[in-house]
Amino acid sequence: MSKKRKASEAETDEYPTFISQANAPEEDERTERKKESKSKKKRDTKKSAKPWIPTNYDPETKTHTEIPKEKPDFENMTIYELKRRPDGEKKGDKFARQAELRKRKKEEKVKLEKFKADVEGREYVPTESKKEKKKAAKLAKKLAKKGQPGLSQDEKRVLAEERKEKKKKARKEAKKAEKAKAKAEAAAAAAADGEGTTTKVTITKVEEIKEVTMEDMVERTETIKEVVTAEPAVEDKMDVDSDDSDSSSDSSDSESEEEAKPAPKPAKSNGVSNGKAKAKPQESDSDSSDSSDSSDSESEEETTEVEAPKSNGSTAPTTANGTESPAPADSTTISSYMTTHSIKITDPSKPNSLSCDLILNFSDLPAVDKSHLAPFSAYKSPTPIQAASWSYLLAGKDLIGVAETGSGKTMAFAYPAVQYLCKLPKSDRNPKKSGARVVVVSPTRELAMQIFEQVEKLTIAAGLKDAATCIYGGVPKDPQRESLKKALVIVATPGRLNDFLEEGAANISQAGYVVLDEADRMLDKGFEDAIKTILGATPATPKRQTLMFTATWPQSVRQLASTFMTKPVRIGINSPDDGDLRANTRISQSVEVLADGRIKEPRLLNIINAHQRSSPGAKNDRILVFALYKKEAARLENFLRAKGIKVGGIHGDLNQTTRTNTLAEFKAGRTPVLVATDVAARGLDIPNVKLVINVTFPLTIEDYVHRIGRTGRAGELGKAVTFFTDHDKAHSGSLINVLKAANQPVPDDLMKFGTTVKKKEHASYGAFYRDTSDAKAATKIKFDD
Ligand SMILES: Nc1ncnc2c1ncn2[C@@H]1O[C@H](COP(=O)(O)OP(=O)(O)OP(=O)(O)O)[C@@H](O)[C@H]1O
Repeated sequence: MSKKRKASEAETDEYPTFISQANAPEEDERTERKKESKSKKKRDTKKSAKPWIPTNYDPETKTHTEIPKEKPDFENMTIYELKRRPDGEKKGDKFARQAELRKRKKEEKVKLEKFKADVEGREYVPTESKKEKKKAAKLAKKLAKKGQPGLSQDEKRVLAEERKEKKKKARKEAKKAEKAKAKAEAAAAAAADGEGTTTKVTITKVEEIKEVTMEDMVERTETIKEVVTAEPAVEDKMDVDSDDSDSSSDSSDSESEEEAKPAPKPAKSNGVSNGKAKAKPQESDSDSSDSSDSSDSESEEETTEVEAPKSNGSTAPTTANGTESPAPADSTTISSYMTTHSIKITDPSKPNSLSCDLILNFSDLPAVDKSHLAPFSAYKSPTPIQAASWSYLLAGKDLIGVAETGSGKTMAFAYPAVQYLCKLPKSDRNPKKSGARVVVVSPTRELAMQIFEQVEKLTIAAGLKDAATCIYGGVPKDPQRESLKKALVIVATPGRLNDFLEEGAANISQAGYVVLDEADRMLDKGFEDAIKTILGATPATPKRQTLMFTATWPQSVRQLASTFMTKPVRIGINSPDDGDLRANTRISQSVEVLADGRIKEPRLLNIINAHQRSSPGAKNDRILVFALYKKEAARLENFLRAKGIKVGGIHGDLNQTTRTNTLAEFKAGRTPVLVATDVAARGLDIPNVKLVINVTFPLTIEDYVHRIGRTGRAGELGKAVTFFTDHDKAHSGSLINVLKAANQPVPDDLMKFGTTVKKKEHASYGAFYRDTSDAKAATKIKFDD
């Protein structure tokens, strides 16, 4: 019986249940027991097992050494980077990241409060945190209950310390105020001794700010200076990788702009420039001869040009430790400023006015509240493009701003954007009701993130917390969708923004301030449709203020640009009207004509090694290497790494997290060499890029100017080396022109390719497309390995 039973039990394990139904209860029990013992075993082995630790195995010594875990470097991350939760983040890292974020936010808040106090001329008193308030209230309660004599030793000590601290602070503040007063008096006396006789314009001037960063807030003194307003003397085809159209996917108007635009009030101009210095040009030009710009709708209208004689003057930002003198004050200085910086302003809506408005000092910059100027505390004075464009933008005008790479265009459009928001009635600042009010579009994800960071500094200073969001492809949509619900400012790449518009998650129907950064790229055929859709979702011009900023403004996009704008003011800084290109003159450019493309790699290594050995500190200089194709970039990166160079790479084949992290490593200087495609050509502002190497020439000469513009930024000097081969001969003419215009040497070998300027356009990709059909078969250079 027992044997029989056993057999039937064994069957039950292997045969379907209906066979063993008679033994069901026992079988249940048995299976249950088995299961239990199995899971117990599992638990036990789990408990005893050591966690797996990644190791390196050395075959010689036959030992394993633990690979040290790489901790994210939170200290070197920006607030924006800290806010983003990386995929698969460990709990410990999350806490550390959040702690760092809290710390940074607190620091920013303190800085802002200090700055506000400084501007308002009052003593800075730190606002108590909730915890501190609670503690103080508790102490006060205790005091009230017991009375002073009943205080414990600890409480007495705390009180004494607080008193001491307060006294110390008061003494410091008094000293500071005294110093500032003395400075102001000295400056006023100097001004009275100096200039002239007539008193017409009052200019408030920010005292020199030495090496000030966001950490050290401004020591600011106002000096009233009286000046004479004398009449001035002059007064992806294949794997070509360029940008991120990301995911799937008006009209010319003669109406008077003043009537239609809900323009924020311009600064008062009572002869006294409450923030603006006026210069009268000697000559005015009712310009119908501006044929070069015939595409602009206003070309036939009477326009006013304020132009200064051409010069090679630097239009670089003047940094706190920069070499340029403080901002000019009187009208003579203004006109010489315009001359020095080759500023040309064309305002078609003011045919009878010969004056132009420049904002030469931050203290002159109209602001809803002076504390909104906090982000400028790091700078000494506005850059020429900022000085020239702010008054027009604050007055609600459409504007095309063309200024060299690295000259501060972002702040030129971002500051008026935030002021525009601040001037809206509160009821209109409700994203749930009226959607976003400001839209900034950029061609690449990294550039969008960078612009967002600048915009966020301004919105935080203006007390508009979480008002801005950054929308770009390659990352999950959900968090972005969520952020759109409370966004007043959207900084975006076109593809992802269009996706959100399609699904109704983004509302820009009342966005009255729209910026196309890198406008020529945005208007080129590759992006044209996406931009039309985006602009079509905003209010029609002239209800919409439309801005276009770039360093290169080819004729090919001007006609299209004019259809999106109403009588735009055109500001060119050292930029010729005929569309000729000007590269940043602080970059020394050299072109190496290579007979054989196969020597590009060894030559590249040579140049990098030579640079890194050129001085003790040069090892850590950032070097940016440009390739045209994604695979080429990956190949160069692997080649350099194999040769012992610390190198990273960014191109369209990499996922966004890798791209973002690699760029952060490069920015922080931990990876001094970066190989990139044209996704990094435009707009990226990376400090201390000392050398740019173009291994393969870009698709367009404009891209060349943008690529080399990653160095020599914000007043710094830079160097660019470009390899030029037979494949690039179509660009020889335009390259020669760019070199000549920047007073750079033109190698004889380059001249041999000819000086004719050829411009090819592709039906789908426009000027930013490379037609390789006439190129030799890829027998020498093979990118697809
Ligand atoms: N007034 C100023 N004084 C000094 N530096 C400034 C000033 N305004 C902006 N900058 C700095 O200049 C650098 C370049 O600015 P930004 O990136 O806006 O240049 P850009 O003209 O947009 O360049 P690109 O054409 O390459 O996009 C940034 O590091 C920015 O912080």
